[in-house]
Amino acid sequence: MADLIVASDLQKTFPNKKGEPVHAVRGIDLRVPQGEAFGLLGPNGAGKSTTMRMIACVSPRTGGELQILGMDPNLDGIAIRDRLGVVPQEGNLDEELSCRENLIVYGRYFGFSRKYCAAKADELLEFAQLTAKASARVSALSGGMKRRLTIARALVNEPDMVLLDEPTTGLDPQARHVLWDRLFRLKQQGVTLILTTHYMDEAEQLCDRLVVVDGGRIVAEGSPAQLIAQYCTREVVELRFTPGAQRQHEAAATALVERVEVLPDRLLLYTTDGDSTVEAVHQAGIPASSSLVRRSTLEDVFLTLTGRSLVD
Ligand SMILES: Nc1ncnc2c1ncn2[C@@H]1O[C@H](COP(=O)(O)OP(=O)(O)OP(=O)(O)O)[C@@H](O)[C@H]1O
Repeated sequence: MADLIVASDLQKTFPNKKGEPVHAVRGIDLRVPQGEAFGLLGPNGAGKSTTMRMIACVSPRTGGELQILGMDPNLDGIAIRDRLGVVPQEGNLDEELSCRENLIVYGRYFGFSRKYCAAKADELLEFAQLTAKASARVSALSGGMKRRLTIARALVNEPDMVLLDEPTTGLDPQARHVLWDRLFRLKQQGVTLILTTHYMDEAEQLCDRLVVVDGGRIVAEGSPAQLIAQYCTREVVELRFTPGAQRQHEAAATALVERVEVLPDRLLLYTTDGDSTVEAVHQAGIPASSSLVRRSTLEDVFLTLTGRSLVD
């Protein structure tokens, strides 16, 4: 299958206010085949949006190579953009227009006929579960509805690839699930999805494969399951303490398992068998106020790789 994105040693440097270089992206290698749901997972400031903006052909690279849909953004940005659907982090819907009008106006911008735009708008309103809101002004919609409309709008030109920059940031849990369901539907239809997120649950739900990005570099790459298997044990025991007391028990916990992470109010014990570890914790007399066993997640992968949490 053809690769829709090929990046090699991709870099982006901005000048700061004093004119000194800020290295937002420090040499990233990527290959994304057609039909994949691919994620860039990392904390704030990792360089995800900057990478996405280069892929979207709205920000030129300052180093390395980049091919999108077989073309170079520096030479063929307009042709590439015609075949992309872009869902930016900041809302850019026309608040004064209705949902349907937003879709029609966007279709007209691509040069499609009125008839095509009207039919496409109805199809996409249905996809976004907004048919009942077709005539409602955008300003009257909830955050989740606005985000679904932005995704619908990004599909007007039947793009080869849809770019989503933090699609569910700021949404409540229910709105996130509705949105995930829609994105999952797109994925099933074979649309190539590229998304950035700092939510590990989002990455696990949606991404076939992802790169973990930190400080402008890729620190790990694989499917969610591969990353967890490579960097973590199968299970984690979380022991809670009154904040500050956890440090006193780190050494005792470390004697029981192969690795322990210290968080402000918790110890995380990485283990292949959570229930036996909880038993061993009791026998060792470690006075945790509570304990729970859970499976390892991408958050644990990030913590293992960087010693920090994904979300501050
Ligand atoms: N236009 C700009 N000028 C100067 N520095 C910038 C610019 N855009 C981004 N940066 C810097 O580049 C780094 C990466 O930013 P970027 O927005 O790509 O991170 P991110 O991973 O998308 O984080 P977030 O989740 O906060 O959007 C940050 O240090 C940011 O301050």
